[in-house]
Amino acid sequence: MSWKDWVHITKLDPDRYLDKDAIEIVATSGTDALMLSGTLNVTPENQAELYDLVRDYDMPIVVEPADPCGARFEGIDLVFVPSVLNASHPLWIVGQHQRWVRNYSIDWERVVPEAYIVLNPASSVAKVTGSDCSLSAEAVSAYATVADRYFRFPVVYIEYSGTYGDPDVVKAVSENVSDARIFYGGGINNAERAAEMSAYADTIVVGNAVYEAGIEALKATVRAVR
Ligand SMILES: CC(C)=CCC/C(C)=C/CC/C(C)=C/CC/C(C)=C/COP(=O)(O)OP(=O)(O)O
Ligand SMILES: O=P(O)(O)OC[C@@H](O)CO
Ligand SMILES: [Mg+2]
Repeated sequence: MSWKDWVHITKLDPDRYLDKDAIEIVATSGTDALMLSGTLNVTPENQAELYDLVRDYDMPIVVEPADPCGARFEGIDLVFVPSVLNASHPLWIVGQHQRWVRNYSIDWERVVPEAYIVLNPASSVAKVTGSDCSLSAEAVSAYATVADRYFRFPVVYIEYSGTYGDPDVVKAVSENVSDARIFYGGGINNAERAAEMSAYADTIVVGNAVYEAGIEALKATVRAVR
């Protein structure tokens, strides 16, 4: 199965603890892929620890780095790399990426660029990137069109990390994006929210619920999109 067929991704944060039983349930929940990703305090060590806990499951393991150092390829199926289009500094759009090219070897065949639009001002990723989160649905949709039509990003990622977003925003994006896959993440912790956002997004991403709402909540979000 290509990543373009995925409808549900579970995002595990290397900076947060999850016991082996919980990981077993997540890995066998029916989610399409495990994405190792977080904004704060991700180190090669805790990333490797989390990788070792998930590596033996028969499913795609992908990484979404917060910085060039986090772009691990060893044992990883794909590396999804954000460019935050509404960031306040070009570092988060192309600057980090230029440093990455200059300092690391990159297997481009396994790199999937993501055009991120960050919309929860309380999230770590918004604070780190200085993103302008006060965007109307039309303004968000315009960024999505730039990503899809002008830059030809394979993914447009609507990011409300830590809070449940506005379905009308994702609806507007879905009406204006033609080729890119639309990822939605943010506050999905039950079947209703999973179903609501997956009506507009091709793929939903569930993260915090794994740690805060519990494993049954995660399984409910998978059932809602299967
Ligand atoms: C160039 C390379 C290889 C990497 C840099 C890629 C860039 C520009 C990243 C900037 C955006 C960023 C920090 C992404 C990290 C992944 C992400 C969005 C994690 C979600 O944030 P959470 O950690 O869940 O937020 P909270 O901690 O508030 O829950
Ligand atoms: O943690 P939540 O709020 O589920 O968001 C998932 C993902 O979009 C975070 O980058
Ligand atoms: Mg986090």
